Amino acid sequence: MTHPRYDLFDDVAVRLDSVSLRYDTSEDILSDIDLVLKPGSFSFLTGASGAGKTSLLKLLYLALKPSRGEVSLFGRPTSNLTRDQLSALRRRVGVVFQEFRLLEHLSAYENVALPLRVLGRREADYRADVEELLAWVGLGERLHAKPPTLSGGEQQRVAIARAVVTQPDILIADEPTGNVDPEMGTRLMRLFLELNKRRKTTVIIATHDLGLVRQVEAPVYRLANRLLVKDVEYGPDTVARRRTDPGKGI
Ligand SMILES: Nc1ncnc2c1ncn2[C@@H]1O[C@H](COP(=O)(O)OP(=O)(O)OP(=O)(O)O)[C@@H](O)[C@H]1O
Repeated sequence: MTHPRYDLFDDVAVRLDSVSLRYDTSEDILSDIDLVLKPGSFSFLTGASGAGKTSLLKLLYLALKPSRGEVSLFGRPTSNLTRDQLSALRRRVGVVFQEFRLLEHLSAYENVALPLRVLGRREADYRADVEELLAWVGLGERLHAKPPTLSGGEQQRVAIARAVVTQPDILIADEPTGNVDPEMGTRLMRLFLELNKRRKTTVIIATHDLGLVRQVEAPVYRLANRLLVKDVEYGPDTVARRRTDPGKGI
């Protein structure tokens, strides 16, 4: 795999400055959020149902604009960019959704290849890469299977391959393990970690699943009462403490 395409002046992948969000005329869903994700970092986003995890992730992948504040990707403030400039930034961000969002009439191979086709790449140039990626997620034998014939875990692995086929610099996953069993959740988490380690992809994963969070030494951001806090309870400090003091489990 090649190195990510960070610009020379990028020292942050994602930056939120005093970001607030409200839908329509309602009250703020998110209020005064500051967040910095360094290139190559791996983080979790947690919070109760309705706390605003999906909304925050949508701000990060530029599907929503903040009501106040600034979202910057790769050192670039995004509020005044043109549609073309926004599209160019979005192409550097891969997204995995809880409900997979695969096209059912296309095979696993065709689903993963789709982003490359949209970019106008020729199949002869990408076929081997797509096959290699599907083998990496453990689906080398299911290239031609259509999503309805795949299990939830298999569909999510196709979705992960599709999200990373363009080699995004940031991978955003919204409850990616919500529809799979715990064993598959652990397996998917290993794929995210491997991607983060091998390609230095910046990864942020929203999840309710604290069991999964505890498996990884990574910062945990938690949304509560419209605010974002860095959670020390489940963060790497706690993991380190647990290692030295197994009696104090969380
Ligand atoms: N398009 C929308 N229009 C109006 N309100 C919305 C919209 N999308 C989300 N909301 C509201 O914003 C709040 C946060 O929703 P969001 O989906 O971001 O939370 P979440 O933490 O991801 O929840 P869950 O874990 O249940 O998926 C909720 O009160 C929700 O009803």
